[in-house]
Amino acid sequence: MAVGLMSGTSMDGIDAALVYTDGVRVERLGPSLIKPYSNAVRSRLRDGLSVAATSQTKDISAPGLAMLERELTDLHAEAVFDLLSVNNLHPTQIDVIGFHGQTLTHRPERGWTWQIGDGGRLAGRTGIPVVNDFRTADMDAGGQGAPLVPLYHAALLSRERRHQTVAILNLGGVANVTWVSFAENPEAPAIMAFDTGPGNAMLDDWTMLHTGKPFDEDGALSSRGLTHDEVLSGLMASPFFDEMPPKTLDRDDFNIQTVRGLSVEDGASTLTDFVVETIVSSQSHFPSPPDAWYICGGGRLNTTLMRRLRRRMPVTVDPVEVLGWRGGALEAEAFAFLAVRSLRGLPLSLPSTTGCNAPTPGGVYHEPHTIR
Ligand SMILES: Nc1ncnc2c1ncn2[C@@H]1O[C@H](COP(=O)(O)OP(=O)(O)OP(=O)(O)O)[C@@H](O)[C@H]1O
Ligand SMILES: CC(=O)N[C@H]1[C@@H]2OC[C@@H](O2)[C@@H](O)[C@@H]1O[C@H](C)C(=O)O
Repeated sequence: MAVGLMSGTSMDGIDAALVYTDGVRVERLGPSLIKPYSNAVRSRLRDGLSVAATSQTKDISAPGLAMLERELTDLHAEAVFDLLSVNNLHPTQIDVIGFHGQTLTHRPERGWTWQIGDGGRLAGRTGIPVVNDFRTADMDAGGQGAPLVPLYHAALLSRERRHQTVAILNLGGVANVTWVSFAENPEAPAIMAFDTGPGNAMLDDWTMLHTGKPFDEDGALSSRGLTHDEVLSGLMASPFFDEMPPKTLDRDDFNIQTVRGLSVEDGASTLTDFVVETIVSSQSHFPSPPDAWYICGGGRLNTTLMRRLRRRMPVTVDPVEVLGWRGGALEAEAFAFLAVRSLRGLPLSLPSTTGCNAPTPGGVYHEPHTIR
């Protein structure tokens, strides 16, 4: 049994999930929870991103970062304790924790990606072995270091087989898609993946700036606005969208300066349509069109975004819940699965998911140094 812990680019909190898996098949999903960050923690994480943005290397001695990493790690330990105690579980029942940490900055073009989170400290505090630093080995093998959830998506779909070809879209702070096709070989599906563009991050930043709320709840703000087509076209003119995959983004690669001057509602509407159009445009990179789209991540709860996306897509678009999956816990589940794969030396990424030069194992193991 493995626990996965994810602190995503939205910085809304820690997702924790239990998964029964051998790293190949997903036997069963255990309970999950979300431990939301306070506004103060969120703002310290934001500061951490700003400090890291000016850094040339992973320099944990940069102002405030060591303290932030300790605080973040201890909050993750609390999330583990909460998950275990609510479900009457003992740490000795858990084989491993997959600890993603918080991405401070992601610079694939410079060959580095930086997630903070002290694996040794988390292992010590929980008494459970920890795997962290999932992305470095992939980058060392020439990959983008992301996205890493595709092999988990494929494992879940292998239990499902509702369609021959499927697109799973994660609408987080950044959006990423996994295209999986069983058409050629039902036993070994073809997989490709990439970041499609910014997800909710710009809309979150815009909403926070103008309303003080962390996100556009249910897409209410966007639904009242009008989209400015010239601003949208300007945003879509970024060369990122024509680039061939594999390709990934940093949370702050796009920013809200582009919609400055629009009313709050029109800005929100334009940013929502930007997300929609980036997803529409992502289809041109698929080897063949999917039979259906399934959406996970917090953006699936934005009804305006989902409605507009459905209008623009030639096939069905549904939240992953219709498959019986948990759209809010999927990334945490994925890092539980990947931690088990890491223990077994199995690849976490493929040339077609990250651009690595061969299927690449990864992750760094930390012993708890306590008798279990
Ligand atoms: N009820 C809702 N209405 C609209 N948007 C929502 C709602 N609930 C969550 N969201 C959006 O989902 C975001 C959180 O999504 P999620 O937790 O999947 O992102 P993440 O995991 O942090 O990001 P990433 O996948 O990029 O690492 C929020 O910041 C918000 O934009
Ligand atoms: C560097 C980094 O943290 N990337 C995240 C981010 O959030 C979504 C998208 O960009 C994806 O590429 C990745 O996360 C998921 C968990 C992944 O690796 O699959």
